[in-house]
Amino acid sequence: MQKGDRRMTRDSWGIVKQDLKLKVGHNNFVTWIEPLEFGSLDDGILTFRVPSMFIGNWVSRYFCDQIIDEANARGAGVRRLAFVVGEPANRPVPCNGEPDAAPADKAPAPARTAAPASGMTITGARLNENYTFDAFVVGKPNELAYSAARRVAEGGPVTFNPLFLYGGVGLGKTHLMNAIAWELRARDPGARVLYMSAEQFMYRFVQALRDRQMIDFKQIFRSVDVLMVDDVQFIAGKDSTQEEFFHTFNALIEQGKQIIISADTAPGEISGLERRVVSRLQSGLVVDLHPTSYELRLGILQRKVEQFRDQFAGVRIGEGVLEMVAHRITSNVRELEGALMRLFAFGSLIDRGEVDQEATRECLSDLMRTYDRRASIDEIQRKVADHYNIRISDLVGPKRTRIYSRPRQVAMFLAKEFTDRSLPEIGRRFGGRDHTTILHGIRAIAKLCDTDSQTAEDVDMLRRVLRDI
Ligand SMILES: Nc1ncnc2c1ncn2[C@@H]1O[C@H](COP(=O)(O)OP(=O)(O)OP(=O)(O)O)[C@@H](O)[C@H]1O
Repeated sequence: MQKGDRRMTRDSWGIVKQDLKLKVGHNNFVTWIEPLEFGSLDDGILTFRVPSMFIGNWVSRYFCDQIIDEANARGAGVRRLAFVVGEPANRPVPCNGEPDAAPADKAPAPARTAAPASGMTITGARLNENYTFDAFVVGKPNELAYSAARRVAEGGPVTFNPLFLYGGVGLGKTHLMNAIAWELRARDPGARVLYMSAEQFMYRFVQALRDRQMIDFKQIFRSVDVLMVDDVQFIAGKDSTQEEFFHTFNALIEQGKQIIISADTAPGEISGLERRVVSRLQSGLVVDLHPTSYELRLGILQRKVEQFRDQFAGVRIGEGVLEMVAHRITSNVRELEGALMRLFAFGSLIDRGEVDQEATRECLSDLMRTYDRRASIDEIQRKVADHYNIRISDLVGPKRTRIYSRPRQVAMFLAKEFTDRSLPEIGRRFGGRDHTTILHGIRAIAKLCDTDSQTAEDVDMLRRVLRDI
């Protein structure tokens, strides 16, 4: 078969098979690839006859990508694989190119398969190969979540069950979940690790109900070693899915199997979640990813620059640019990555290849403009007082109890961030306080943002409110 020749025959499959032998190793080849009998290649669907559904399921989970890649390297134009047992007329089992997505069940014993006799299989979400522990930059705001994730990824006796990770958008929950799954699979290739979003859980559940396969569904979920469900807030308000999730959850906990859950808020704050589910979710270790600090953002940018360098050879990021981006783009890591990618793309289009601060301002003007939006000190004081439910007169007044002094410091901190006012000017607007008091307040909040999740969340929320003014 020549490159560009979008056909495949029994013979050309023979050539691809030899390529695969080198890729998958002798044992895997003999057990899984050798039994595949070429059927047809139609409209990008490569169909094989397999001796049993078990082999079809197995190959579709663990070798699908490799087969597609090798076939396409020889120009076959394959989009997906299908398997039929015995005669080609049988119903094909589709493969969606998700071998990595499956429960990491590598042991061929029937008792360990996630496909019951009916042939029902459940594949999880595809893991992202970039989301590893090595690629995760650790700083104060995420160190607790990172340590807990690492501990769970070591496997062994289950200590925190479930591990519940929560945090705002784009702060690394999915990254950490994927990193745990990779690590568990590397340590124990026989472990059945099922990672999926809550949305996929619901989808599978509804499908099983519709196809009258609930027994299989239950059996599959109860036979995994580690269940990871991302964005669990999705099932809030979906009563029967919650019910099923609750039973799955209990069954696994009873068997001492590890469960890892993520959500955008703490269990108790997810509205529409049944009380008993909330209490189950709270029964293990609940850790949050705090909004990023300047240091963490800078660390992440430095790490990502190294990654982008290979992709954009010749582009240089000028002095002070990363610091500027880390200062100005504070929302989340996803946005930070997007900004950096834009700078590299920009650099690759200009002759000298160096992206300096001026070019950065130009290139990221829209992202920075949102941040540049100025709020007045009055507006800041009003929003902060509202947020903490205190009077403005108390916010700027002399009372020193914590319920007033903390909001006051938060307001000072935001006044420094959102306005061009000098410290003495801010001091005057806060009941005539000295500039050293203002500086002390600003520093106290900067520090608390790194160590106290409540303050970090308050500041983050107020920032969003003030940007929207
Ligand atoms: N500490 C970190 N170090 C390196 N990269 C990070 C870090 N935190 C987040 N990222 C990156 O930021 C991006 C967004 O992270 P991720 O998808 O894990 O966020 P999330 O919390 O799951 O968000 P969502 O709530 O939107 O699902 C990913 O590309 C991830 O690799």
